[in-house]
Amino acid sequence: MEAPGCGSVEGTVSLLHLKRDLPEENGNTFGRERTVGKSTFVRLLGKINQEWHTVTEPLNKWQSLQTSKTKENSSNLLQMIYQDPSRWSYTFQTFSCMSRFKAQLEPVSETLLKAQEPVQIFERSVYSDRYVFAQNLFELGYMDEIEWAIYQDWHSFLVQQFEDRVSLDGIIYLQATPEKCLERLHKRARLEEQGVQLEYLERLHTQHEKWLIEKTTEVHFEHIKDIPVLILDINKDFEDNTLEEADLAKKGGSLCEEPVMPTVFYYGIPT
Ligand SMILES: Nc1ncnc2c1ncn2[C@@H]1O[C@H](COP(=O)(O)OP(=O)(O)O)[C@@H](O)[C@H]1O
Ligand SMILES: Nc1nc2c(ncn2[C@H]2C[C@H](O)[C@@H](COP(=O)(O)O)O2)c(=O)[nH]1
Repeated sequence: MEAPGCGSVEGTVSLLHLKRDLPEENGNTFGRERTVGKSTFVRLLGKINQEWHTVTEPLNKWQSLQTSKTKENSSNLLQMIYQDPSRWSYTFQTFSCMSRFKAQLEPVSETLLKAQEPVQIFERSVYSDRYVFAQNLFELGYMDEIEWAIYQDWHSFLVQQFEDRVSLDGIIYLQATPEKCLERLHKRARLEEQGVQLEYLERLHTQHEKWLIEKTTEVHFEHIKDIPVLILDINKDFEDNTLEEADLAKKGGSLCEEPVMPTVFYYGIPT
């Protein structure tokens, strides 16, 4: 059976990855990234086709990392990286990326395999871990040359080893200005993110643009170099606007259904 796949959405901008033509036993897969409304958007996609399977980011594991068998001994790695990025960036990226590998390598459920159009949507992926977040932390000086070299070494090794299982069919890039992302970040009021500054979101925005639009980021894997990218402008608030909601969901849904995806869809331009 041919299986579809999805991607991820992110902060200043959102991003969805989409994967098709998975091995018969795997189904299709998507992913999504950043703080711009990924969860909200994926909920919309879910309304179009309830069979599509979304894999959310394991945020709770980052917020409550078990350091021993007892619950009292857990650490909030998300808080630690925001409070002391020089100390914790390499550790965080190791843990976040391993959790993304595990999520992308997870066998597809029986229910999804029985679906007429199996689609998996991932919130972010092993690629945005490297080409957006880790790259950014290195450029900010929070990972030194040695840490960055080690991260890239094991990342390339793992992607090459599991290429068929971590490749994606497409990316949905949910684009919003850094200002809009900051506004939504304040709206959701996560304690760990209270100190996040606009400048940090601007940098993440730039990393997305360089990778997905300008294509100036050096990408190390042939299978994602020409991956189709659907760009959706999600600056408009649609929580109280059902027309806008329906339009966005339709555009996102069409990517999951398209038998042969065009190279790039352009629906919105950034800031
Ligand atoms: N298009 C939108 N219009 C209005 N509010 C939105 C929109 N998208 C997200 N939000 C709000 O912004 C906050 C963060 O959205 P969320 O979907 O949780 O982001 P993410 O999953 O990217 O981190 C939530 O309070 C959500 O209700
Ligand atoms: N340093 C990193 N931070 C990351 C990474 N992936 C996600 N995040 C942060 C961003 C948010 O504060 C939080 C959850 O993301 P949302 O999508 O809900 O905004 O985690 C990463 O790889 N590195």
